[in-house]
Amino acid sequence: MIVTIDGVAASGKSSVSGGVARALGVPYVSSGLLYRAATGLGLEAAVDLHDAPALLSHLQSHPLRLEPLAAGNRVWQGGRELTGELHSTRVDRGVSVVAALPEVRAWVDAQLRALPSPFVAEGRDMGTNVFPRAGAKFYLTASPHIRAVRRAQERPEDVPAIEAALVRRDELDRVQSAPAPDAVVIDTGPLTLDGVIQTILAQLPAQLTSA
Ligand SMILES: Nc1ncnc2c1ncn2[C@@H]1O[C@H](COP(=O)(O)OP(=O)(O)OP(=O)(O)O)[C@@H](O)[C@H]1O
Ligand SMILES: Nc1ccn([C@H]2C[C@H](O)[C@@H](COP(=O)(O)O)O2)c(=O)n1
Repeated sequence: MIVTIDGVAASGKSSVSGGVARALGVPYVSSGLLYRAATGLGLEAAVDLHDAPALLSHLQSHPLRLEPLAAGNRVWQGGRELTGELHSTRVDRGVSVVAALPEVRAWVDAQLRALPSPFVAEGRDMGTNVFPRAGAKFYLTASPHIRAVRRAQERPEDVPAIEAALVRRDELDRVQSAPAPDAVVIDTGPLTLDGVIQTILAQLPAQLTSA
């Protein structure tokens, strides 16, 4: 069984997915981490991020491995862990360019669909494109200001700069970020992290929570 949790940037997808996955005793899968890792590798090798054939060829010669754990996803290139480098402002700036390339999207989708279920999958198009037959689908939102205030706890930048970057990334990612028609949309603004997790757990089909 697959549960999808999509949403806009910094809406809480990873934190919420981790909490839901731990409660269910399954891993969660961060699709955004694969897009971030592709971007990080491309930047490191000075590949033009708009050049899909060059980027794909680099990814094929430097294969990435996503390790989907409930405690937090990790991504590896051979024996080197890339995870810690991927939530930087530099990667944030490039990742929407990479995520807009259909060839890279197909590459990510194939890796995700090859993973053994059950799991919680988070991203932008988990419920629409990658796992349209998922057992339960959720979509997280919150105002740009609230998301920026939350993110400012993790990064040295100030709230207005973070908010402007989030709004820009929302716009760049808009095409693949529409909620699935059958997703439950949750405004996380008024809720605590645990409140969001409990809201989702309460709406899961009984066969998922009793497994
Ligand atoms: N409901 C909430 N209440 C308070 N803080 C929250 C809530 N949800 C998430 N957060 C905090 O907001 C920040 C962003 O959350 P998280 O990284 O999980 O979002 P994300 O959607 O996965 O981000 P990104 O799109 O950049 O990968 C984290 O610091 C997280 O702890
Ligand atoms: N399924 C997905 C997951 C992610 N992306 C893009 C959009 C984001 O800007 C970027 C990083 O994701 P995040 O860490 O913010 O979840 O990757 C996408 O297009 N589709």
